[in-house]
Amino acid sequence: MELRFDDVTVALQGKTLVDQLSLTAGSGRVTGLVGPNGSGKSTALRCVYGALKPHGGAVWLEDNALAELGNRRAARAIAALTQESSSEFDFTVAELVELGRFPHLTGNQALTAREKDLCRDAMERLDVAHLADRGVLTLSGGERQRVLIARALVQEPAVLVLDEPTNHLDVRHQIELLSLLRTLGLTVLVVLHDLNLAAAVCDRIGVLSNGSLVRAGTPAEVLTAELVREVFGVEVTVVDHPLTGDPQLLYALTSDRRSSV
Ligand SMILES: Nc1ncnc2c1ncn2[C@@H]1O[C@H](COP(=O)(O)OP(=O)(O)OP(=O)(O)O)[C@@H](O)[C@H]1O
Repeated sequence: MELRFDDVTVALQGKTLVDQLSLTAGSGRVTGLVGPNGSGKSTALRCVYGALKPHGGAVWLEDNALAELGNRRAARAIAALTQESSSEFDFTVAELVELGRFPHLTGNQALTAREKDLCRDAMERLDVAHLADRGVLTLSGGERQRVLIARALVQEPAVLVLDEPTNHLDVRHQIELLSLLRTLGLTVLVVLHDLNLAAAVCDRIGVLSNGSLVRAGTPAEVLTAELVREVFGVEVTVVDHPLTGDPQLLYALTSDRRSSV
């Protein structure tokens, strides 16, 4: 399913946080949202998973404006891993993952055998099956993050939005997670700070600055030295990855100790 921001504006306390954003996350594609701190990335995502209503414009899921879809249909179609996603209750990992089925259940309906298999598969894919009986409050940050992604997958959404999903993950789990995102066949909208990971995983990238979209396109079209200088204020050298051809950014520290000794 295609997800589309159509002229979306969010203003809070007299400040425009997202300004006339128009951006499409193609069906079955991975679309990245990058930009400096405070540029409006999380605010834009909040309009997708229903935590915020745009003050202007609309978010569309195919031909349906999200605002008119109804909470239940939206909750079935869209799964979110957000900066607020967590659990204050000490569910076990297996219980928390099973909660991903909640939008599909009516009343106290028990999970079917298929749904239990789905939960087991998701835990295995995210490398948390061995933690099934652990309390989620006892997990490390990276383990908890992977459990929350498993919970999002068992929801069987059409659209998956993720805000900084690689936070807390070691490099192996970062690569595994982003590789997984590419195989799901879902419409994925992901906020990433690491521009090299964004270049590797995204089909298209939108760049936000001060709430406005400054460029959208393929990683090669977007991640140029000029854009990174203009938007992030950082000098980079852009090279092609020798194996994949993806653009990769090489950074140098502004004061390199080694050159001054
Ligand atoms: N409820 C709110 N009321 C007022 N200002 C807010 C509110 N929520 C966010 N902001 C401000 O809106 C701006 C955009 O915030 P947002 O969290 O969307 O940025 P971001 O690009 O996701 O940043 P980061 O990379 O730091 O996570 C920031 O200046 C933030 O302080």
